[in-house]
Amino acid sequence: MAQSSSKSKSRSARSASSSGAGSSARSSQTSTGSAKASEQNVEPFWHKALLAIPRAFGSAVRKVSVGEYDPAYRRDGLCFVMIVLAIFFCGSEWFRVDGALGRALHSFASALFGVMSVVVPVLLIVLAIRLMRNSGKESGNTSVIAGFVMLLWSICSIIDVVMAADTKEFSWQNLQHAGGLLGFVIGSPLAWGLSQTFAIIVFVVAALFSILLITRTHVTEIPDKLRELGGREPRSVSSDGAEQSEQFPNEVRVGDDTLAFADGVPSHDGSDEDEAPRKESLSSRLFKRRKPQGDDDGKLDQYAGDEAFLKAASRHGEAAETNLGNGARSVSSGGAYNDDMTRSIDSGTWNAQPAPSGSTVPMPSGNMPAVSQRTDPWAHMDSDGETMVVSTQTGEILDQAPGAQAAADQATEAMVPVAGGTMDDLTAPNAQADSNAPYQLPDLNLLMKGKPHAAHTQANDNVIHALTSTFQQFNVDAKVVGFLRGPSVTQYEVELGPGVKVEKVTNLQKNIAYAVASSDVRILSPIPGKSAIGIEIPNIDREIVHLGDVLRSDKAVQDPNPMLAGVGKDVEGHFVTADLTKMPHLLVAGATGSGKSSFINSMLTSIIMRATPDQVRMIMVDPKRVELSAYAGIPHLLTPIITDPKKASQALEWVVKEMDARYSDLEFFGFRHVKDFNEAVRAGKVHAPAGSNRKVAPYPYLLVVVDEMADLMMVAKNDVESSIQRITQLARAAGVHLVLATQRPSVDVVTGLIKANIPSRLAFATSSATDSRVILDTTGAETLIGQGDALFLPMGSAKPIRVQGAWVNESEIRKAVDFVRTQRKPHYREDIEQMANEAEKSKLDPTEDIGGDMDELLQAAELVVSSQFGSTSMLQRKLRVGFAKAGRLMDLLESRGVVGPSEGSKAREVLVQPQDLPQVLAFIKGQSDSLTGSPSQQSAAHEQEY
Ligand SMILES: Nc1ncnc2c1ncn2[C@@H]1O[C@H](COP(=O)(O)OP(=O)(O)OP(=O)(O)O)[C@@H](O)[C@H]1O
Repeated sequence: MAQSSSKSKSRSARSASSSGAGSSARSSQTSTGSAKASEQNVEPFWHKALLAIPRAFGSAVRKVSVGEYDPAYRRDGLCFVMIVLAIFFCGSEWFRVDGALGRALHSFASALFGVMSVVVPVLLIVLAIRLMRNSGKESGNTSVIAGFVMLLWSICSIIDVVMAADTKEFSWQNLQHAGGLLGFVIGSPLAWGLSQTFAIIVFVVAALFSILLITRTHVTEIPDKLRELGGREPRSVSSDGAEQSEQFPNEVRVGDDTLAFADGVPSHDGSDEDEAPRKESLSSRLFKRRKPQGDDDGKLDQYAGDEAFLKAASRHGEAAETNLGNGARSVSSGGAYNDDMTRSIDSGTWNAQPAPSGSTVPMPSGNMPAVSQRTDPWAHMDSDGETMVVSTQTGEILDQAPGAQAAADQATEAMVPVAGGTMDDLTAPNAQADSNAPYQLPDLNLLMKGKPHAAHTQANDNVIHALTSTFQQFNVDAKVVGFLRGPSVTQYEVELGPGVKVEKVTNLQKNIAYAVASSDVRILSPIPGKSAIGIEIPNIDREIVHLGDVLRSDKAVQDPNPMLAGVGKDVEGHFVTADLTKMPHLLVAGATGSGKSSFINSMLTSIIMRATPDQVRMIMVDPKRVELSAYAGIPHLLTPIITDPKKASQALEWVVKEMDARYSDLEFFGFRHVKDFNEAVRAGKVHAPAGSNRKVAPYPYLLVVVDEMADLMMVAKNDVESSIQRITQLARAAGVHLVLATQRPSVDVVTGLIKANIPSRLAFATSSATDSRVILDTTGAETLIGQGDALFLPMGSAKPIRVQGAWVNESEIRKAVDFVRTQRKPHYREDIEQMANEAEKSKLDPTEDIGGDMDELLQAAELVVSSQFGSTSMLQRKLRVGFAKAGRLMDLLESRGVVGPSEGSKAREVLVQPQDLPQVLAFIKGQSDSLTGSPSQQSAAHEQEY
């Protein structure tokens, strides 16, 4: 028994740690919390009053000792009834009380159980206490109850075989003095059919089996249990235990005292006390269950590479599809919906007012308040019709949606243990942050709640009317049969009459755009999975998708994956979340102001809200200096936020090294994915090689976020490209993931090499179809309406899905960041800093490696760039130098990014344009930081290639 309970404890600890202590703690906290909350919300008063005494009794029992207990499954009321019944049966069976009830109870119990009716009170009490102490799926209550019933049945049957099987006729009196009806049902027939002896043997075996059920013991565990009963230690495995080597063929086992944790790698959560594995005994070989070690359910082990049809993004939640009846052709613009979301903007304050039907929205006549960058973007569009007052000086919203912000503020106050400081004091992280204290994830309620999704508004009716009349005007037999309203776009479903060509509708795109007064109309023919044409038209009453709502969605809460990020909502109104580990790398691109930085913020906030620093570490590169500064000092950082592009390229090289180190580990220990490796480390299955000082510890996921790729590519194109290429090709298994953002999706920034290795793309509005093609390999992003409207092509999807990005405002980010910063200080890796400093030193004399060859090198550069021909033999001829010298000059040009790598006997590719020659020469002389002209010139030059 003791072993089984310790085993189950270890099992539950392991499962907790495997999903990440922090996150599972939070998720269980959340689920229990929400279960409790809903229970409290719905439980009527009478119910509570009725259960008050049973619950008090139950908790008293649990105070003494408790087993596997999940409050969501507690059965205190039932257990209390069982105890009351036990007292009744105690009176009737033990004291034979002579009242009518006593006699009735005795007749009932003895008719059913015969002489075994005396154990009924004991049985009821034992079961009641067991059910009080244990509840939930892991409790094993079912097998224990089944065991007791079977044991009672077997004993009743044995008594029946011995005492009543001789009499071949049925008599209640006989049964009451033998094994009762329970014993008679199988006992007597078996004794008559076989013989009394064989019947008894069968029931004894059944009784023994029921004892195994009660003690939750598998047959293979019997020898150890017997040893324990005999006061001896159960046999432990030798260092080369057969089971372990089966499970982890490459495992190297040495004394446990060599186990410590690598520098900079977060410490083990300590919850995985490894259960001593047993050597296979004869019995276990005979009865061996085909099960993986440490897993009782007989299922196969799970590895990170098991998943078929891998998808990086998940869509979930209700989609409110609106179907229009047959009368759809004549939908009136004044439909039955009074939820008028069309706004006119008043000059002074942005008061939301219903616009008169069909009227043009008047432009504000006064000074438009400049809404600050990170305030709610469409805050003035308050769909409740409440007035939003915006300060005309600062653009700040003075009177905000009262419930939402107040709830968020309350959550923060309740959660954040700020020691003597204010929440806004970003510059002073709490000095008392204790790295040993248990890490707590921020409460999801800290993020704002959005308004419920409107499935149908007056604006939709207006569009349906416009579409219907356009079809009528052009004599197209088509009708709008329904629509799906997303947060920023609605997809109208159009069905064609018999014999009508699809082109008749698609050719009308411009007329439709004219009719609905929007240039951003997208036609899908057909809507995937439907025989209908989809017409996507932007909502004039857009909704904000709050990150908090995405992260609080059921699926996101239930998913313990620390690398899950809230993306937004799709056109159908489903929440979209992305598993960054499955991406495995993401390219985010779009024009200025399209919503890239907002997405990066949502992603980073998702990680902060869901992952502990032990689970996810990050490197942030922010050449723009301001975009990611809000995250400075969070404990998830491996290095301070990098703003210098040179240092960033060094950091990427460090990532390559780290990845290689992880790969070597995975290879050595025989794992294909860092997730499997981590699980094995937590389970104590991975040990350092004998005699080595290596320390083995779980690897956190490593997320590298680059907020502007173009700046990096300008400075050290070759280095950055080769690092990114190497990382993206290999990093998935090593738990290293890249998110690269750029506002210049041109081929010189998003090169073919980078693109080929980054399978997931997120395209925000682009300025041209060419840019859209660079990101998505297809057009479409140029028709997006900006401000978070995006096309998302996650790995595993054939077509991009349209999403409205999740929004998290700066105050939410600050609250989340403050919450985590006050708990722990970041532990920066010094080796990253060292590499960056070395790069800095080499930057001091960029011409050091040229030595006395400067003049020849400049001539060589001039020749190669102006002829656009990177041939070594040409240099030999024209400069009259030997082969070795010409080769060296070419290598120097390669190191400066003027020519590409050697391609055997072919001439090298020249990477700069002739018009950039002066810049190239200045760069070689060390007089300039950049090799090429201005970014705009460069991208224009490359766009010609399309
Ligand atoms: N998901 C969103 N929901 C609502 N509004 C958004 C969203 N994303 C962006 N916006 C609005 O668009 C503005 C610009 O967004 P953002 O700063 O993210 O653009 P960007 O593409 O990063 O631009 P830049 O490249 O200039 O930094 C935001 O200030 C906000 O008003």
